[in-house]
Amino acid sequence: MKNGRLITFEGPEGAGKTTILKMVAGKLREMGYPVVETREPGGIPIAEKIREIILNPEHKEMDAKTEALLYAAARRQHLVEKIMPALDGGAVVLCDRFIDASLAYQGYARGIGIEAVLMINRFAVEQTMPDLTLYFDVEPETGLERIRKNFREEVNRLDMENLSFHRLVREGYLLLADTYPDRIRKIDAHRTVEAVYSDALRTVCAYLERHWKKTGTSESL
Ligand SMILES: Nc1ncnc2c1ncn2[C@@H]1O[C@H](COP(=O)(O)OP(=O)(O)OP(=O)(O)O)[C@@H](O)[C@H]1O
Ligand SMILES: Cc1cn([C@H]2C[C@H](O)[C@@H](COP(=O)(O)O)O2)c(=O)[nH]c1=O
Repeated sequence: MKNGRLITFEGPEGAGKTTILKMVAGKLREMGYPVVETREPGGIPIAEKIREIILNPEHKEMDAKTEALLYAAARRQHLVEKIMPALDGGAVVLCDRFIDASLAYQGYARGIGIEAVLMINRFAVEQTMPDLTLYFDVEPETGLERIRKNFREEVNRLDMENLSFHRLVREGYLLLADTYPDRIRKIDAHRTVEAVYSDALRTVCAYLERHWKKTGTSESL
């Protein structure tokens, strides 16, 4: 029986998800919430290995459906090994990307179809959907420029896609935000880190005040 809450951070490349997730995690811990931080693809050894395969820039020949299935496989293992136990223990799980990334990138931008990608992901996650999703909206030009300027170590196979692919990713996310307005909250990520963080924290805190019951402890996680 799930006691915790799954909060996902989504957006195009360089939107600032990872930066803001870490800041929100730190603040929630200060406030006494038991927080688990994780990411996709990855979060546990098997999924990190799948990540290396998917994102390797040399794997140019990877088929779009293979890509979608690998993301779903990594997600399944991550869910069973890390997310579900943390939720059962009462944690607030903050996950850097989850199912909506597959719907936006593989379903919409790659053109497999959101419904088809949703179907394979339903098999992977069963009933576990995010309780709340923060969508950090940024124009791809701005996001990609941030990554370029800050010399990020990993430049992965998807970062290297052309601008029209990244425009489609954003379009896909915006479509999802319109389709699931109760779950997905859109945050304007063109602004300063401080302004984006303030909106994100307010949204998460308002949600937890209404939907989180203190049943777990950090020690039990
Ligand atoms: N609001 C912001 N304004 C300017 N720079 C930012 C902002 N937010 C993050 N950055 C910087 O942009 C870069 C990308 O940020 P971050 O890694 O948090 O984004 P991300 O959404 O997780 O990217 P990706 O998913 O592509 O890895 C970092 O160098 C970060 O310091
Ligand atoms: C979970 C997930 C991710 N992606 C893409 C999005 C990014 O290009 C990479 C992940 O790396 P980052 O460090 O978060 O930038 O993978 C995807 O296409 N589909 C997914 O389900």
